[in-house]
Amino acid sequence: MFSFFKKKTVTPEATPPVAAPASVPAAAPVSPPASATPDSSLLDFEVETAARPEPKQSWMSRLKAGLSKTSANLSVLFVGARIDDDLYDELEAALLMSDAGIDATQYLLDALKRKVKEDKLLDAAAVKGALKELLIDLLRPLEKSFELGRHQPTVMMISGVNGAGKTTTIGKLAKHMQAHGQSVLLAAGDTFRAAAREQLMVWGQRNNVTVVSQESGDPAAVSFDAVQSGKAKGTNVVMIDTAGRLPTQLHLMEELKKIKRVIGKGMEGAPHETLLVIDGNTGQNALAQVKAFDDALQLSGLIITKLDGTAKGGVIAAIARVRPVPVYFIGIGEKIEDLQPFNAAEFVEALLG
Ligand SMILES: Nc1nc2c(ncn2[C@@H]2O[C@H](COP(=O)(O)OP(=O)(O)OP(=O)(O)O)[C@@H](O)[C@H]2O)c(=O)[nH]1
Repeated sequence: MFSFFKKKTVTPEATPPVAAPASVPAAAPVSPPASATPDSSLLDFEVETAARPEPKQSWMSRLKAGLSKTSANLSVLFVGARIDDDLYDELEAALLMSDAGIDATQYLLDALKRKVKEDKLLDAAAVKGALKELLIDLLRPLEKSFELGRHQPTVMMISGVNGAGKTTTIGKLAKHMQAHGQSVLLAAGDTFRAAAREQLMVWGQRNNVTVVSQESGDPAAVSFDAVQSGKAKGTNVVMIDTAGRLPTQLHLMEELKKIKRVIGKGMEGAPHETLLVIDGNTGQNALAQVKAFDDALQLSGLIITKLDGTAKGGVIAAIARVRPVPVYFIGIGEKIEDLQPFNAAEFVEALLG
């Protein structure tokens, strides 16, 4: 069976009536204005593929193709190679070039040398196999199934720097969730960019997803109202989009903390998922983002996008060593089926297979 999400039986939430903070103005679900540009392409992926399970092989070949830039330097190393210092030097360089970082690179090299000695490995194919095992062991703790149905609604807050792929990813997830029978409500928490809001509304109308929006003002208020609306309507999932920001913009990081606190006032225990979307293309910078957003928000998971366009996919090893926040999904393209759950064995197979 195609497993994108794990489903749990709904446990009724203890939901004492919570009054909106005085500073939070009300926002209503907004229908797109008649003049909203219908040709918006931001979230214009192939919707109908959401409900169609992709054969496993097809995903593996797409994953391989997607990761080819990262795997290029790694997989060639072992072809007809002798097991000597040159091989280890080349491996070190390849791992560093993939943005695995010094810590993970050193860890993998030390562990590999030990294994080669202990297991008396003599040929390059066996050493490559040993590296695969070590890498899977390193990345496996990042695997985590995304659970739906534990809360009513499941509230997700999504953050990240500008252009990381937040809105696109939210659109893809919404379609996947609908395909799994979940009703979805979106909060357009990006109150800075009118265009972003409008595009989300147009997309929501086209795809039968309610979008809670507000023309100006407080993103915390929009988020609060979305949670209230989700509770009132019995929606399964509420996804809260936030405006892109850099971790160095301290006032905007404070704003994110406030949004999270206000979501918690709207529903006890929410947000149930505090997610960071990172652009895999940014390598070590993405690691810095994970640290900063995790410090501010205590992340529950990551979504790594754009692994298809990068030679820096090794950053996931750096994350595993330095700040092991679970990776729920990885993105290897712009189509809806290009966002899939992260699986360590599949990922390593695509890199070194
Ligand atoms: N190649 C590739 N492109 C992607 C992927 N995910 C998202 N994109 C593209 O990245 C671009 C930025 O995505 P957005 O969803 O607008 O990013 P955002 O984080 O919402 O941006 P802001 O609203 O500016 O904060 C879009 O052109 C997406 O199509 C992916 O996995 N692979």
